[in-house]
Amino acid sequence: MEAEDLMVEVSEAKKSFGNKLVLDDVNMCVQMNSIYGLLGPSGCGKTILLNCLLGLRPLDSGRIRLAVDNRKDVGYMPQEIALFKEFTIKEVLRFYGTLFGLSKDEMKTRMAELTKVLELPEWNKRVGSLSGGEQRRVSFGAALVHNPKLLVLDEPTVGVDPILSYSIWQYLVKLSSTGRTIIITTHYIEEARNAHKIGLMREGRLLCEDTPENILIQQQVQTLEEAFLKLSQNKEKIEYASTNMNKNTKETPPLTLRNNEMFNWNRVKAQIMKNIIWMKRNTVIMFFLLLLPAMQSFIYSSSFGRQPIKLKFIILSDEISSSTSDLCNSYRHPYAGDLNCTIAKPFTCQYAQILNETFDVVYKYSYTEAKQDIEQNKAWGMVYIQPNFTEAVIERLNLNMHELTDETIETSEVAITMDMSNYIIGNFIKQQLLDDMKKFIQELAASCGVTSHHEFGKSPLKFMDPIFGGKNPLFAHSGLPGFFCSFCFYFTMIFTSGAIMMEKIIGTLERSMAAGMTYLEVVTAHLCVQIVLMTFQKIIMYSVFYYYFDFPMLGDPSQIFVLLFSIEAVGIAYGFLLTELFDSDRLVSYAGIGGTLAVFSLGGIVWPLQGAHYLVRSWVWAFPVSPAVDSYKNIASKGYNFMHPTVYFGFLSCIFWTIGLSLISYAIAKIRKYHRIF
Ligand SMILES: Nc1ncnc2c1ncn2[C@@H]1O[C@H](COP(=O)(O)OP(=O)(O)OP(=O)(O)O)[C@@H](O)[C@H]1O
Repeated sequence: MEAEDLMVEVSEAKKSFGNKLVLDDVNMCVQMNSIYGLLGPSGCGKTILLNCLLGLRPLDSGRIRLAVDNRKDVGYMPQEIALFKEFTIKEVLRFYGTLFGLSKDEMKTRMAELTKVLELPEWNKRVGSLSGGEQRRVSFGAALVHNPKLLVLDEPTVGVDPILSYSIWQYLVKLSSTGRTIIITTHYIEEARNAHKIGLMREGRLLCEDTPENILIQQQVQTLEEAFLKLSQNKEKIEYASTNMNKNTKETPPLTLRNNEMFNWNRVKAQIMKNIIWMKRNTVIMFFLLLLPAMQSFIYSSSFGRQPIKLKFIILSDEISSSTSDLCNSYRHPYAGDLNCTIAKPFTCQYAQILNETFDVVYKYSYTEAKQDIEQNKAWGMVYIQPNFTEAVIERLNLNMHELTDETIETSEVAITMDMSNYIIGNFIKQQLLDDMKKFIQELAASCGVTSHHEFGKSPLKFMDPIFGGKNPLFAHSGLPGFFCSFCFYFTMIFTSGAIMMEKIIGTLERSMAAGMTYLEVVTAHLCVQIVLMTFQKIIMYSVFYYYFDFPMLGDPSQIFVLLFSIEAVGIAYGFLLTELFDSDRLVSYAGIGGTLAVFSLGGIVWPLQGAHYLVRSWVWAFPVSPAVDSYKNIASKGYNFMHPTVYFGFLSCIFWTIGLSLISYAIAKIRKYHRIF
């Protein structure tokens, strides 16, 4: 047989997954304008062999030669339906038509032809609403739409009724007579009698390759089923047949499938069109994608980093007792001692009143009871006031420090016992108690006609107006850059990896790749859609934070927008990397969440990085997103611009990480030889 007559020639092909040999020295010849039936039981290696033919997987060794070298000349129908269920029949055929560069008129004609031949249902029906057999016919139509020279069909008759199966075979016979070559796999062995040549496979080996008639004669049986059984039991003869099969073929250089162009706008257009249709059909998901940022911004702005209010706090005062529980209301009278203070005594009441402005003050009259309340989570702490507190305080106001006895000083002190299990609340209460005591002393001093600079309440510290920020900054303000940046990273990462994994899992990505789509085109189409989505999301979030909740913004908002886009680029690159690294969407999710948590923790939202371990502190500049969070903080709260090193370093870091992660993805893709990018 001359090599020029062959459409496909496989020589000594080997392929294994780990220790498992799935193609074992396969030799195969497919003549031009013929039907080649590749038969064998489930798991014998048929699909892997077809994938290798199409360049979707590499062989470990051996050679594959094709008489066509352009992907446009090949039509591939994978075993699984590999179509978006939300698409109509017309949209599916139009997608593949656009991908192969058909003009509108060509597409119309082909679609009409295929509808007739394959008895396709009405064009506006969605794939998901069709029966299994109908879906398979649409899938078949998608492989045929560009009228390819070589048609590779992986089990097109699975789940198809015998009548339709018969008509599909009739159509294949007609195609082969009009200059088309067909390779078809099936494990319904008998249906392949219509093929010009049959290859019988078992456990990765091609047991024999001949016309159906010759196989029946050689094996002296009536059916191909029987021939297959006989061949399977007779391994020695088979090995001889297999290794000698192609020894007459002339040596010609191997040909691999390629695209005419590395980057084709038609294919990008088809992919964008597909993404848009998917988004239109999944309005709930799209609504969620836009609603979620709005919700997150509202939740953050209204609940995160604000001062805790009305925390329960106990006053245990031995100046008053349970039997005189409303002492503060009924028995209070101005102190009429030496100082003529106008504040009523006992001073417990005045102090409690000040505390009550920020805390929810509860009176208790026994230490055990108060302690129990704290232990049972009913209060965050207690202040204990001694029996002669008021007198001791008056004495402290009256006398100078050196004239006071230790007993007076001790009696005028307020003892505090707290639940410090919550770091933030504990420290907030501490600060609040200090402020309240200061206020109490100032009011007391004023009421008693003593200067507010009296030794009793004097602090050696004086806080001047801050250079940046207010005197009482909100944690919500300083946490926002970390939150916003982490959200942008997370959202783009999850959207990117989700979109690619969905295509990978249902098989549409592999199908598009087999049809000539390059990874670069997939990325470009994805970016076009994602940029629009990202812009909307950012506008929503920015409006909530800075217009509705009025967060401080001293710098240029446009620089913040560009910065967030840079962070999103890192998120996208990370998302793509995950889809290259893992084949399981669960692993992608785990790695995605892990990455986001790292970004979140190192973004200074939960805790400033100035408090981190020195190894983290000294390397934080090299982590993704963290320098960008710093840039954001400096733009928003200090009004710095792009020329400031702390600002432009954030941008540079994002550019570096985007390029770095993309190169790693590219390298992995090359190593796995799964996708061809350029
Ligand atoms: N990615 C993979 N990793 C490991 N093993 C694999 C992988 N893909 C396929 N295999 C194994 O290779 C063998 C051949 O698989 P293949 O899909 O080619 O079978 P098949 O003949 O097409 O079967 P079926 O008719 O059921 O589709 C199977 O044993 C399968 O488990």
